[in-house]
Amino acid sequence: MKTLLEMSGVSVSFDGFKAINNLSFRIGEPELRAIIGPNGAGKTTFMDIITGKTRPDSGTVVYGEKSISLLKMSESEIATVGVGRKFQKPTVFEAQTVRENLAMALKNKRGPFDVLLYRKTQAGARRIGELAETIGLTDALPRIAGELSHGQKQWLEIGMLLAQDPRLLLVDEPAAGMTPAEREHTTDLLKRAAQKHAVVVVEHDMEFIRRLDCRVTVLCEGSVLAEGSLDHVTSNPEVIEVYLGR
Ligand SMILES: Nc1ncnc2c1ncn2[C@@H]1O[C@H](COP(=O)(O)OP(=O)(O)OP(=O)(O)O)[C@@H](O)[C@H]1O
Repeated sequence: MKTLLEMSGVSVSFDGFKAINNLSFRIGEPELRAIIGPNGAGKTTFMDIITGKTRPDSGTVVYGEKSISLLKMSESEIATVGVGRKFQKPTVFEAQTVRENLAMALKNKRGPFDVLLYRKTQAGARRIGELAETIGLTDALPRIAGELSHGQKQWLEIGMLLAQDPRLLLVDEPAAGMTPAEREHTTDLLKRAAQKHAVVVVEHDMEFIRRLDCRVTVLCEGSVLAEGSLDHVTSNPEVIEVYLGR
Protein backbone atom coordinates (compact mmCIF):
# COMPACT_ATOMS: atom_id res chain seq x y z
CA MET A 1 0.00 0.00 0.00
CA LYS A 2 1.52 3.33 -1.01
CA THR A 3 1.35 6.36 1.25
CA LEU A 4 -1.15 8.97 0.10
CA LEU A 5 -0.85 11.55 2.87
CA GLU A 6 1.82 12.08 5.46
CA MET A 7 1.68 14.57 8.30
CA SER A 8 4.89 15.11 10.28
CA GLY A 9 5.54 17.07 13.44
CA VAL A 10 2.42 19.22 13.09
CA SER A 11 1.49 21.59 15.90
CA VAL A 12 -1.19 24.25 16.17
CA SER A 13 -2.10 26.48 19.08
CA PHE A 14 -5.24 28.50 19.72
CA ASP A 15 -4.58 31.36 22.14
CA GLY A 16 -1.57 29.55 23.56
CA PHE A 17 -3.39 26.21 23.93
CA LYS A 18 -1.79 23.40 21.90
CA ALA A 19 -4.73 21.72 20.16
CA ILE A 20 -2.37 19.66 17.96
CA ASN A 21 0.98 18.77 19.45
CA ASN A 22 3.77 17.42 17.25
CA LEU A 23 1.34 15.12 15.44
CA SER A 24 2.54 12.64 12.86
CA PHE A 25 0.13 10.57 10.82
CA ARG A 26 0.26 8.59 7.61
CA ILE A 27 -2.48 7.01 5.51
CA GLY A 28 -2.14 4.70 2.53
CA GLU A 29 -4.19 4.39 -0.63
CA PRO A 30 -6.46 2.55 -0.44
CA GLU A 31 -6.97 2.33 3.30
CA LEU A 32 -9.73 2.61 5.87
CA ARG A 33 -8.72 4.32 9.13
CA ALA A 34 -10.74 5.16 12.20
CA ILE A 35 -9.78 8.03 14.48
CA ILE A 36 -10.98 7.98 18.07
CA GLY A 37 -10.17 10.01 21.14
CA PRO A 38 -11.74 11.97 23.98
CA ASN A 39 -13.53 15.28 23.45
CA GLY A 40 -11.05 18.01 22.67
CA ALA A 41 -8.37 15.51 21.52
CA GLY A 42 -7.92 17.44 18.29
CA LYS A 43 -9.82 15.22 15.83
CA THR A 44 -11.68 18.06 14.13
CA THR A 45 -8.60 20.27 14.10
CA PHE A 46 -6.65 17.39 12.52
CA MET A 47 -9.17 17.25 9.65
CA ASP A 48 -9.24 21.06 9.41
CA ILE A 49 -5.47 21.02 8.85
CA ILE A 50 -5.72 18.46 6.04
CA THR A 51 -8.46 20.41 4.26
CA GLY A 52 -6.64 23.73 4.65
CA LYS A 53 -9.21 25.31 6.97
CA THR A 54 -6.66 25.61 9.78
CA ARG A 55 -2.99 26.39 9.19
CA PRO A 56 -0.52 24.71 11.55
CA ASP A 57 2.22 26.67 13.29
CA SER A 58 4.81 24.05 12.37
CA GLY A 59 5.21 20.70 10.63
CA THR A 60 4.56 19.35 7.15
CA VAL A 61 1.62 17.74 5.34
CA VAL A 62 2.52 16.12 2.03
CA TYR A 63 0.19 14.39 -0.38
CA GLY A 64 0.30 12.22 -3.49
CA GLU A 65 3.10 10.76 -5.60
CA LYS A 66 4.77 14.11 -5.96
CA SER A 67 4.60 14.82 -2.22
CA ILE A 68 2.96 18.17 -2.76
CA SER A 69 2.61 20.32 0.35
CA LEU A 70 -1.04 20.85 1.27
CA LEU A 71 0.05 23.69 3.54
CA LYS A 72 0.76 25.87 0.54
CA MET A 73 -2.68 25.30 -0.98
CA SER A 74 -6.05 26.95 -0.49
CA GLU A 75 -9.08 24.94 0.67
CA SER A 76 -10.48 24.81 -2.86
CA GLU A 77 -7.15 23.72 -4.34
CA ILE A 78 -6.95 20.92 -1.77
CA ALA A 79 -10.44 19.79 -2.79
CA THR A 80 -9.34 19.82 -6.43
CA VAL A 81 -6.45 17.43 -5.81
CA GLY A 82 -8.89 14.90 -4.38
CA VAL A 83 -9.54 15.55 -0.70
CA GLY A 84 -13.26 15.31 0.10
CA ARG A 85 -14.87 15.95 3.45
CA LYS A 86 -18.18 14.85 4.85
CA PHE A 87 -19.40 16.88 7.80
CA GLN A 88 -21.71 15.49 10.44
CA LYS A 89 -24.84 17.18 9.13
CA PRO A 90 -25.94 16.06 5.66
CA THR A 91 -26.04 18.80 3.06
CA VAL A 92 -27.88 17.53 0.01
CA PHE A 93 -30.07 19.51 -2.37
CA GLU A 94 -33.38 18.77 -0.67
CA ALA A 95 -35.63 19.83 -3.54
CA GLN A 96 -33.85 17.70 -6.14
CA THR A 97 -34.11 13.97 -6.71
CA VAL A 98 -31.40 11.57 -5.64
CA ARG A 99 -30.49 11.15 -9.32
CA GLU A 100 -30.18 14.92 -9.81
CA ASN A 101 -28.06 15.28 -6.69
CA LEU A 102 -25.63 12.66 -7.97
CA ALA A 103 -25.64 14.20 -11.47
CA MET A 104 -24.76 17.60 -10.05
CA ALA A 105 -21.92 16.13 -8.05
CA LEU A 106 -20.37 14.23 -10.95
CA LYS A 107 -17.09 15.58 -12.05
CA ASN A 108 -17.89 17.63 -15.08
CA LYS A 109 -15.11 19.15 -17.08
CA ARG A 110 -17.46 20.89 -19.46
CA GLY A 111 -18.79 23.46 -17.06
CA PRO A 112 -21.94 23.89 -15.02
CA PHE A 113 -24.34 24.39 -17.92
CA ASP A 114 -23.79 20.85 -19.12
CA VAL A 115 -24.60 19.20 -15.82
CA LEU A 116 -28.08 18.13 -16.85
CA LEU A 117 -26.90 17.21 -20.31
CA TYR A 118 -24.19 15.06 -18.78
CA ARG A 119 -26.85 13.21 -16.85
CA LYS A 120 -28.34 12.15 -20.11
CA THR A 121 -25.11 10.84 -21.63
CA GLN A 122 -24.55 7.11 -21.39
CA ALA A 123 -21.37 7.45 -19.34
CA GLY A 124 -23.08 9.79 -16.91
CA ALA A 125 -26.09 7.53 -16.51
CA ARG A 126 -23.86 4.52 -15.96
CA ARG A 127 -21.80 6.32 -13.35
CA ILE A 128 -24.95 7.47 -11.52
CA GLY A 129 -26.15 3.88 -11.53
CA GLU A 130 -22.84 2.65 -10.08
CA LEU A 131 -22.81 5.33 -7.40
CA ALA A 132 -26.41 4.60 -6.43
CA GLU A 133 -25.54 0.94 -6.09
CA THR A 134 -22.47 1.70 -3.97
CA ILE A 135 -24.51 3.80 -1.54
CA GLY A 136 -27.52 1.46 -1.65
CA LEU A 137 -29.96 4.01 -3.08
CA THR A 138 -30.74 2.46 -6.46
CA ASP A 139 -34.46 2.22 -5.71
CA ALA A 140 -34.46 5.77 -4.35
CA LEU A 141 -32.99 7.41 -7.48
CA PRO A 142 -36.28 9.09 -8.53
CA ARG A 143 -37.12 10.23 -4.97
CA ILE A 144 -36.87 13.81 -3.76
CA ALA A 145 -33.83 14.02 -1.47
CA GLY A 146 -35.73 16.01 1.16
CA GLU A 147 -37.98 13.00 1.74
CA LEU A 148 -35.14 10.60 2.53
CA SER A 149 -34.38 9.41 6.06
CA HIS A 150 -31.43 10.94 7.90
CA GLY A 151 -29.30 7.88 7.14
CA GLN A 152 -30.22 7.90 3.45
CA LYS A 153 -29.27 11.57 3.19
CA GLN A 154 -25.89 10.75 4.71
CA TRP A 155 -25.37 7.99 2.15
CA LEU A 156 -26.41 10.30 -0.67
CA GLU A 157 -23.89 12.87 0.47
CA ILE A 158 -21.18 10.21 0.59
CA GLY A 159 -22.22 9.25 -2.95
CA MET A 160 -21.92 12.89 -4.01
CA LEU A 161 -18.40 13.00 -2.61
CA LEU A 162 -17.52 9.73 -4.35
CA ALA A 163 -18.86 11.22 -7.60
CA GLN A 164 -15.99 13.66 -7.51
CA ASP A 165 -13.47 10.81 -7.45
CA PRO A 166 -11.70 11.78 -4.24
CA ARG A 167 -8.49 10.04 -3.31
CA LEU A 168 -8.91 10.84 0.37
CA LEU A 169 -12.30 11.00 2.05
CA LEU A 170 -12.65 12.46 5.55
CA VAL A 171 -15.86 11.47 7.31
CA ASP A 172 -16.96 13.09 10.56
CA GLU A 173 -19.12 11.03 12.95
CA PRO A 174 -21.23 9.22 10.37
CA ALA A 175 -23.08 7.07 12.91
CA ALA A 176 -24.60 10.00 14.82
CA GLY A 177 -28.40 9.98 14.67
CA MET A 178 -28.61 6.73 12.73
CA THR A 179 -30.68 3.66 13.49
CA PRO A 180 -28.76 0.40 14.10
CA ALA A 181 -29.71 -0.83 10.60
CA GLU A 182 -28.52 2.43 9.05
CA ARG A 183 -25.23 2.17 10.93
CA GLU A 184 -24.71 -1.31 9.60
CA HIS A 185 -25.34 -0.12 6.06
CA THR A 186 -22.96 2.81 6.61
CA THR A 187 -20.09 0.61 7.76
CA ASP A 188 -20.57 -1.58 4.66
CA LEU A 189 -20.61 1.50 2.45
CA LEU A 190 -17.44 2.96 3.96
CA LYS A 191 -15.66 -0.38 3.71
CA ARG A 192 -16.62 -0.58 0.06
CA ALA A 193 -15.42 2.99 -0.58
CA ALA A 194 -12.13 2.17 1.14
CA GLN A 195 -11.38 -0.56 -1.39
CA LYS A 196 -10.46 2.20 -3.85
CA HIS A 197 -9.95 5.32 -1.75
CA ALA A 198 -8.23 6.38 1.44
CA VAL A 199 -11.03 6.88 3.97
CA VAL A 200 -10.60 8.45 7.42
CA VAL A 201 -13.55 8.11 9.79
CA VAL A 202 -13.78 10.07 13.03
CA GLU A 203 -16.28 8.33 15.29
CA HIS A 204 -17.11 7.83 18.96
CA ASP A 205 -19.34 4.79 18.53
CA MET A 206 -17.16 1.78 19.35
CA GLU A 207 -19.58 -0.78 17.91
CA PHE A 208 -19.43 1.13 14.64
CA ILE A 209 -15.63 1.13 14.74
CA ARG A 210 -15.56 -2.57 15.46
CA ARG A 211 -17.66 -3.22 12.37
CA LEU A 212 -15.30 -1.09 10.28
CA ASP A 213 -12.62 -3.66 11.14
CA CYS A 214 -9.71 -1.37 10.31
CA ARG A 215 -6.60 0.22 11.79
CA VAL A 216 -7.45 2.68 14.57
CA THR A 217 -5.55 5.82 15.58
CA VAL A 218 -6.20 7.16 19.08
CA LEU A 219 -5.68 10.89 19.46
CA CYS A 220 -5.22 12.51 22.85
CA GLU A 221 -4.16 16.06 23.63
CA GLY A 222 -3.27 16.63 20.00
CA SER A 223 -0.94 13.64 19.57
CA VAL A 224 -1.20 9.98 18.65
CA LEU A 225 -1.59 8.00 21.85
CA ALA A 226 -1.88 4.56 20.24
CA GLU A 227 -2.36 3.00 16.83
CA GLY A 228 -3.21 -0.47 15.58
CA SER A 229 -6.13 -2.88 15.57
CA LEU A 230 -9.12 -2.00 17.74
CA ASP A 231 -8.25 -4.84 20.13
CA HIS A 232 -4.67 -3.58 20.31
CA VAL A 233 -5.56 0.01 21.14
CA THR A 234 -8.41 -0.80 23.50
CA SER A 235 -6.15 -2.99 25.62
CA ASN A 236 -3.64 -0.15 26.00
CA PRO A 237 -3.82 1.05 29.65
CA GLU A 238 -3.32 4.70 28.65
CA VAL A 239 -6.20 4.51 26.17
CA ILE A 240 -8.40 2.91 28.82
CA GLU A 241 -7.47 5.67 31.25
CA VAL A 242 -8.09 8.68 28.99
CA TYR A 243 -10.90 7.42 26.80
CA LEU A 244 -12.55 4.14 27.56
CA GLY A 245 -12.50 4.16 31.32
CA ARG A 246 -14.51 7.33 31.72
N1 LIG B 1 -10.81 27.92 16.60
C1 LIG B 1 -10.49 27.57 17.84
N2 LIG B 1 -10.18 28.50 18.77
C2 LIG B 1 -9.83 28.14 20.02
N3 LIG B 1 -9.76 26.87 20.44
C3 LIG B 1 -10.06 25.90 19.57
C4 LIG B 1 -10.44 26.19 18.22
N4 LIG B 1 -10.67 25.01 17.59
C5 LIG B 1 -10.44 24.03 18.50
N5 LIG B 1 -10.08 24.57 19.68
C6 LIG B 1 -9.73 23.79 20.87
O1 LIG B 1 -8.78 22.83 20.50
C7 LIG B 1 -9.03 21.58 21.16
C8 LIG B 1 -9.23 20.49 20.13
O2 LIG B 1 -10.51 20.66 19.54
P1 LIG B 1 -11.13 19.69 18.45
O3 LIG B 1 -12.47 20.24 18.09
O4 LIG B 1 -10.15 19.49 17.34
O5 LIG B 1 -11.29 18.32 19.26
P2 LIG B 1 -12.14 17.04 18.90
O6 LIG B 1 -11.25 15.86 19.21
O7 LIG B 1 -12.69 17.14 17.55
O8 LIG B 1 -13.30 17.08 19.97
P3 LIG B 1 -14.82 16.51 19.90
O9 LIG B 1 -14.73 15.03 20.03
O10 LIG B 1 -15.46 17.14 21.09
O11 LIG B 1 -15.42 16.96 18.60
C9 LIG B 1 -10.24 21.80 22.05
O12 LIG B 1 -9.76 22.07 23.36
C10 LIG B 1 -10.91 23.03 21.45
O13 LIG B 1 -11.58 23.77 22.45
